[in-house]
Amino acid sequence: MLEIDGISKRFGSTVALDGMSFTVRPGELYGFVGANGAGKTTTMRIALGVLAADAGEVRLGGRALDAASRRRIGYMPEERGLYPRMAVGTQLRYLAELRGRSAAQAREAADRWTERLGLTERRGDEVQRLSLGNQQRVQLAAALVAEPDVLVLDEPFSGLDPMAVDVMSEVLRERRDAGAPVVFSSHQLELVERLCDRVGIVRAGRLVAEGAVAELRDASAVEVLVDAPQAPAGWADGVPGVARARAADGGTVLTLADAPHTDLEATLGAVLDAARRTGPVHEFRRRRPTLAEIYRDAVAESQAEVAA
Ligand SMILES: Nc1ncnc2c1ncn2[C@@H]1O[C@H](COP(=O)(O)OP(=O)(O)OP(=O)(O)O)[C@@H](O)[C@H]1O
Repeated sequence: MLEIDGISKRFGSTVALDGMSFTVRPGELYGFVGANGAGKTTTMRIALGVLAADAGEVRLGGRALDAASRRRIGYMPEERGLYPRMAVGTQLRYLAELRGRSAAQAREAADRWTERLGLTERRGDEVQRLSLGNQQRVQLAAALVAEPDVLVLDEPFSGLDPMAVDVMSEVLRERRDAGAPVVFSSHQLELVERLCDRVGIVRAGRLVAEGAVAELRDASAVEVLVDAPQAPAGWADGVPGVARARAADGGTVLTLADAPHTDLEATLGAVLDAARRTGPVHEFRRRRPTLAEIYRDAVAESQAEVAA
């Protein structure tokens, strides 16, 4: 398991990380999400030893990372780190050998991954002659070619076409199913929601929410979608237990006030009665927030805490 424990990092007066902590378990796909500048890349660079932390520790399998254990991590850097003039196959073999594989192992892995990632025809091409999406596939192959025990991928999905997104997703799931801890950052929250076992939401260099998407949903306020086409604006104002109302999803989405669960039935009943008084009700159901909505709430909440 990969443990990021209390990492802090400053660049001059900029606090990039402020006690960043999370754990990626074996066989877990972990999504790392946060705004531009929240600290995702810095965390990953520190995990890989590209940067030194000011405080905190990164552990793999319970032990502080060192040069040998770092070689067990397959890393896909955000800035992409390929040699532009080297041929794809040569480059992958070279990177595998650099990380301790024999020449035969390196050749076998380079062939296998290029085939898997749809790059067989490109093995002899210089990296700089490939399209950006294909360069990204090579970058993923580079992270995988030394058979790493852990994968750390910085925005692996950015700029990929839908087919490449599918291939990338499949490969990450496979590594997870083979027991590897896999962590990746992304701004594509629908993808993160679909793929990840757990998600960590970062703001200003620290984690502000974490859990399985289902857990984060359960922890967020209850929402109800009501489609009552004849209801005038403000129809739900004053219904006890309703905190907010907004137009969305073809109806009114009501956010219920935090309340003990025993009150939930009563509140739902009051909302339905109020909706019925306006005319026909076409839809009335509990609505699950998307990860994007959970993310916005978590970030807004932590901002409000800082301001308070
Ligand atoms: N080498 C550096 N020198 C100075 N400041 C840096 C350096 N690297 C990162 N920072 C600062 O640290 C903070 C965190 O940046 P980081 O790149 O980790 O964010 P990020 O979450 O990966 O953002 P993005 O989603 O835009 O990739 C930012 O304020 C950034 O400007």
